Amino acid sequence: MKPLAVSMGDPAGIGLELAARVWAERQGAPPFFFVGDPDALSRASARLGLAAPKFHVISDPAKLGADAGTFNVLHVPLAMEETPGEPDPVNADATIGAIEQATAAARAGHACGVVTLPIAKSVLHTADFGFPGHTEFIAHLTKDDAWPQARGPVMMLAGPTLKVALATIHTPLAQVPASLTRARVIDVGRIVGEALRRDFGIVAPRIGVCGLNPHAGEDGHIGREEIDIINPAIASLRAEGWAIADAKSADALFHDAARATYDAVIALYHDQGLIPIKTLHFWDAVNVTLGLPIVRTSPDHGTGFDIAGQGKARADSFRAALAMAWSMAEQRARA
Ligand SMILES: NC(=O)c1ccc[n+]([C@@H]2O[C@H](COP(=O)([O-])OP(=O)(O)OC[C@H]3O[C@@H](n4cnc5c(N)ncnc54)[C@H](O)[C@@H]3O)[C@@H](O)[C@H]2O)c1
Ligand SMILES: N[C@H](C(=O)O)[C@H](O)COP(=O)(O)O
Repeated sequence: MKPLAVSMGDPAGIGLELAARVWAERQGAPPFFFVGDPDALSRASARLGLAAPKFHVISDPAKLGADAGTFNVLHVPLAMEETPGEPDPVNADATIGAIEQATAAARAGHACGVVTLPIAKSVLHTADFGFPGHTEFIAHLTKDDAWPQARGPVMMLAGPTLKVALATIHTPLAQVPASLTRARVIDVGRIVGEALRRDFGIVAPRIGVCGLNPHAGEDGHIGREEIDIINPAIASLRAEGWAIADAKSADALFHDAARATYDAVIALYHDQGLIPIKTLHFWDAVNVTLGLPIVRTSPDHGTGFDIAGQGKARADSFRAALAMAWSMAEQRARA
């Protein structure tokens, strides 16, 4: 298989040092190349006290070098030298360009998938980045590519004992109930079920769903979304053959015994799903985009500006993101 493409992320965050560290300690990691600025990567290596990597810098992903001791870099230069912990919108175009070029490399078959290092959305918004995050941006970049299954994007965070998918992603809390239509819940259920089969090799996936209201609405006494929208959508999914249970109280769906009843659970809004997974698996969960024609994963954490450049950032989640993207690409190659 071709290597993975790793996009640089915000150069003021911890992404550069994660790439530098994992390259230096790459034994056991899947092959990957970097999409970004090689000088920034050298500076990150130096800050960690690591030897400067030997680079093969290219502007065409078809020209990746084959020497395992050389770090391939698809060149996306920064506009200005980074200052760890101090993001600057002047580098936003390079941050966005790295995501575009990594995605283009995967679409063209030069990479088996994309692993994105973290971006700060607020910084990119100042540069007119019109997307809530990578998830929607990469879906946009791949929207014209053939995809025979239900098309995402759906955000999933996947850890060793929990996979949680989101029915709404970066939606302001006040807008969540109106965003939860039957059609949306049905789409998300299909995308999650197909991804569990295709990308995770689970032949007969079992899916759980969180209620929106306390106690999943208590039979309509404290909210009717479960009765009017969520459970009818779930019934439609069951009629299609999916093993998906009616919405249950979200507060009781994440303990050990509850997690044993499903392969993935659909949470209805960002923090409902991300609080439990980041509590259980902050160090080793992976953010994965479901329903895309290309494989895309990311560490579960953000830019870590408060610790950037200090050598404190743990690389476990980035390593897990590389491993998961590689495994998904293998699954797709076998299909
Ligand atoms: N995949 C992504 O691109 C992604 C994911 C989440 C958040 N973000 C962005 O990151 C920015 C900061 O978000 P935040 O502060 O909520 O979350 P964060 O994950 O950056 O930081 C939360 C806390 O965890 C610590 N931390 C994060 N990663 C770590 C690591 N690898 N090792 C050790 N400690 C680590 C940080 O130092 C901080 O104290 C936001 O702009 C957000 O949009 C991006
Ligand atoms: N919601 C994610 C999280 O909190 O971990 C994160 O913001 C990443 O979003 P994108 O992968 O869409 O950039």
